Amino acid sequence: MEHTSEHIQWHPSKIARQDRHRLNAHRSCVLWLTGLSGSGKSTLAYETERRLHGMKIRSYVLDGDNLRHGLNGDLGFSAEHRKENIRRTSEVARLLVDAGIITIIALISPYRADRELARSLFGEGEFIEAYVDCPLQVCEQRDPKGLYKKARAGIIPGFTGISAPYEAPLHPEIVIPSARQSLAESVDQIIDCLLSLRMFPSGMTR
Ligand SMILES: Nc1ncnc2c1ncn2[C@@H]1O[C@H](COP(=O)(O)OS(=O)(=O)O)[C@@H](OP(=O)(O)O)[C@H]1O
Ligand SMILES: Nc1ncnc2c1ncn2[C@@H]1O[C@H](COP(=O)(O)OP(=O)(O)O)[C@@H](O)[C@H]1O
Repeated sequence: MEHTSEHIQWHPSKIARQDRHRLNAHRSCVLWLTGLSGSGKSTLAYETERRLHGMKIRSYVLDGDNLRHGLNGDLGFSAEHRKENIRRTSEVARLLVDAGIITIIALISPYRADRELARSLFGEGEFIEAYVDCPLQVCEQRDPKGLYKKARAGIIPGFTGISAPYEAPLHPEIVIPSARQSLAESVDQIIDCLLSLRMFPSGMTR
């Protein structure tokens, strides 16, 4: 991306990432939930945030729908706008991770290349891609917002899974089969993954 001015400098903080982690008693990372509309990203994101809060772990959800009310309110659903949506969101996530927060993203993020670009902003082990793997048929049956119905009727053009592509991750850190396990099981799976990556000590109770 072009800078608007060449005359800008980076001001380093006097607080190191490790100092923030020590204060929090846990590390920070991005948990990137990708999947079809209705696969369960938002439901999982907010339940994981609730569970982590109960464990005294600082986390925050960046949800696609919510961000599109403000920061990304000027964007639509063309491939270019989705790319920009993901770019902005991953830059915000970078700030939150730097602040020491476990940042949970819930975005369809249908293109592999866009997710890889997001990953490239983070250090080794800091970007956890979680594929919320739910068959289109189940998403369509759930249709929590009635959008599939509208997409099938041609009222919403370029709808992911119907008239726009979804590229499933090839090597995600976690696959969450949300049609085959309960919400609680999925959250356990995420917390086990964060534990295995030593994001927080195993002594922190659930
Ligand atoms: N054309 C089209 N395709 C897909 N989704 C659509 C579309 N139009 C509106 N919506 C609603 O917008 C939500 C997806 O926003 P995201 O920011 O997650 O999308 S993306 O990552 O930029 O692809 C998505 O929310 P979720 O159902 O929570 O995924 C829909 O509610
Ligand atoms: N095991 C499950 N995990 C997550 N969501 C589930 C599950 N079973 C049923 N659901 C339902 O599926 C819907 C998923 O919607 P939502 O979380 O908005 O998905 P997305 O954010 O991916 O569009 C919700 O109505 C939720 O209650």
